[in-house]
Amino acid sequence: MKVIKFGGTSVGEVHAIEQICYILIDKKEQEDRYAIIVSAIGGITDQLVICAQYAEKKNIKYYLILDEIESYHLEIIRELFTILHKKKLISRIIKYLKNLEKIYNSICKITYFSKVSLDKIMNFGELISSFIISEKLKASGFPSKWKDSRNFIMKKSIQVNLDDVKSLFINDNTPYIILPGFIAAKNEKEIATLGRGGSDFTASIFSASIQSEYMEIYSDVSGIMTVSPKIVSKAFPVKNISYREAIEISYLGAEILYPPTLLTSMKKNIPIIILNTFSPLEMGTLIFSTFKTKSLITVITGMKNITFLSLKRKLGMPGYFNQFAALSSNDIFHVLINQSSSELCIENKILSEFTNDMNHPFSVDKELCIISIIVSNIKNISVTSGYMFSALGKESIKPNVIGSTEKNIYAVIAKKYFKLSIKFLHDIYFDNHYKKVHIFMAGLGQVGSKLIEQLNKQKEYLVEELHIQIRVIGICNSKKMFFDILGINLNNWQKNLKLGTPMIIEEFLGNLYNLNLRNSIFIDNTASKEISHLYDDILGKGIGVVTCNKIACASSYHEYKNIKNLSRYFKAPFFFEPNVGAGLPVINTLNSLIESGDKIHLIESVLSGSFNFILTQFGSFIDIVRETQKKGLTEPDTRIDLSGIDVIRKILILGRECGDSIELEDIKQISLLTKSSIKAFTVDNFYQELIYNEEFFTKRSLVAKEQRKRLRFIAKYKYGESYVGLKYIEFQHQFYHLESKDNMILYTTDRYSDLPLLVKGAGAGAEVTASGIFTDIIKASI
Ligand SMILES: Nc1ncnc2c1ncn2[C@@H]1O[C@H](COP(=O)(O)OP(=O)(O)O)[C@@H](O)[C@H]1O
Ligand SMILES: N[C@@H](CC(=O)OP(=O)(O)O)C(=O)O
Repeated sequence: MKVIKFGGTSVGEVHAIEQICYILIDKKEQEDRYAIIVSAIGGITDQLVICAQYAEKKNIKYYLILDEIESYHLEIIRELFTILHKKKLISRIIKYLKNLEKIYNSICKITYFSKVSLDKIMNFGELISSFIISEKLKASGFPSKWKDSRNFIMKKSIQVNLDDVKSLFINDNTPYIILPGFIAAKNEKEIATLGRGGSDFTASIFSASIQSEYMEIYSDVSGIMTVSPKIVSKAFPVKNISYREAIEISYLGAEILYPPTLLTSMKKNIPIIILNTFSPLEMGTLIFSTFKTKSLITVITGMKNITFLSLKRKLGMPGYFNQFAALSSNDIFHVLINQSSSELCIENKILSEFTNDMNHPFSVDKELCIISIIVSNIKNISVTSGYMFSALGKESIKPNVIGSTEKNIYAVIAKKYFKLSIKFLHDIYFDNHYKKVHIFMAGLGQVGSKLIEQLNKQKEYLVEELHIQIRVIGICNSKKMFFDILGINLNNWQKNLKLGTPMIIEEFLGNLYNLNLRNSIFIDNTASKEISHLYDDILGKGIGVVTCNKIACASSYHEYKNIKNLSRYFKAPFFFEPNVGAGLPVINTLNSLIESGDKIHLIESVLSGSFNFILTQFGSFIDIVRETQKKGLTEPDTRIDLSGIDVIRKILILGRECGDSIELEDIKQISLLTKSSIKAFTVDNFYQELIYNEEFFTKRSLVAKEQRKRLRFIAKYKYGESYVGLKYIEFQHQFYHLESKDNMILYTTDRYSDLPLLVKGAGAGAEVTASGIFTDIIKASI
């Protein structure tokens, strides 16, 4: 036995009713029994209420509305049925409408309508529509029968006796039973309704009492959407959600489901499927117990037509919370109670019913609305609320009340911002038109600053041409760190960094992990050993790493391999192009050669831009070194360049990229400096020690000049024969002509055997190093 509900949006037009038949024909083959719950034609219940309000005021408009209601239904009947069927049906509908008219006339006479007469009036919508559908099914050959829900659903307070419902299915085995939703009986004489939108509740009562396999709810949307499609046309259906999330969604404004429906189905563990009458083959949304989801949030929702009541304390009166009893006695669901300031949000539709029963003074604000975000996992609450409130802040929207439960985060804001804030939040969380890449950057020295400058300059191009939106979420240097979950303003990041908190790398990474933003990349612009040791942890969390820091790739082969494996295993990009040749495509070229099946025999290179700069200058050695550092061409610690270790690391990395499990010790080195200068404790000491190297350089420069050669610091990789060191280069060699801070790399391979493949260009400097990182960021983002 299955329960299917068709909402008001599915019964409003001839085409929609034909669509219902089409959906049910498809189920005919399944030889099952169906309870089909039908709502009133969309908008009719509202019309019936408005009509009563006019009648109460003796406004004859009620006649006009009644006329409209009548002609709307009759028109549908005329179009749907043959003459034979029409007669019987029209006389039944006219009978209903005559009774309805009588009630309105008496309201008009006594200028008052009670809740009891309102319930009576509202009953007509579902009575008429369900009867029309039932007759249409019969006429289309379905073995169907109309039954009156009021005989089965006894509404004593809000509780419903499920045994009454069971009796229907025990005593009748017609395959298709059509029932009006929303309506019920209080007792043998009095009728009732189940609350606005209550047809869903009818369906869940039926499915719970017979423990149906599942319940299908048909509406005019293809499931529960990420946001109301009336507000954001780009909304899309959520595949599955838990009952708990659906409860929050329905309480907080998405009219797609009536809240008590979900509680009833949840208690009996009955799956609910939300489907589209007009596109029934779409998957829709499955609501069930729990689902594992990766997304941070499920749905964004909001309520515009709410009233914000502030209850004032009255001395000598018991607490104001007992006033809320007036809510339950009126079947009213409050949306939000803010305990500290005794504020309460309820829907406008039900305001008068509630306030009539209040004996506490209160003030009313109708210029507010609620927006909320439904969160799939309680762990995401703090992250998402930070996100949401800074998003509102960015649009200068100040919430009056903010809060969260274990499943949602809400804000009460000025009504005029309703659509804007919902659209804005949806854009942030769900708009995947372009890929959002989230950057967490360590190191804001010369390279870091240049990188930010480049990212800022290129951001529009990236969005327009590559559909990538890069947001820098976190930045840090050795002293401070700063985060902006919506993206740091790259025009004044320095100011923001000053306002940041003291840098603690664990906290920096903690934020990176907890924010759990899709496509996060950690950028290391430092030369820090400590930070390079964190890559395995970061990659192990599936987060990409882009780095110009050579330490990780140049430490033990085991560490290098481990990082590479983690990157592959967790599908987290790990790129380090600037490790060799700054912005030059050195590693990229090498990788492309290998990937395309070429075999590398020899790499000859000049890999130190700083060294090359030093060797191409004239004058005092120390002065040249100082100038080179000032120009930003050396590592922050000059010893690393001049000891040769920087070049050794680079050629080591190239060797490893060739697939060789090479270690630092395997590379022969011809040391340049005296041991004491290499061992100098501080950079200042190092400069003092350099005085003893002055002679070493002058001598070699003179020899080179005499022999018409040039001094170059060479790095060579050949399996088993790798070295770095100073060499005298002849005029014929390409290295001879290398100027200033340029690098040159020659690849001799199977394919490039006579003439090596050459990569040449500026291999040092903040600008080009930053551009190398930039290229890697793009590579990691695509
Ligand atoms: N998050 C949401 N997902 C789906 N529909 C939503 C959402 N928020 C609002 N809606 C609106 O709910 C409407 C369906 O609810 P309702 O009008 O009560 O349907 P029915 O009359 O079929 O019961 C849809 O037309 C849609 O515009
Ligand atoms: N017709 C009722 C009950 C209902 O559930 O309607 P719908 O299924 O169209 O939300 C109402 O408008 O409140």
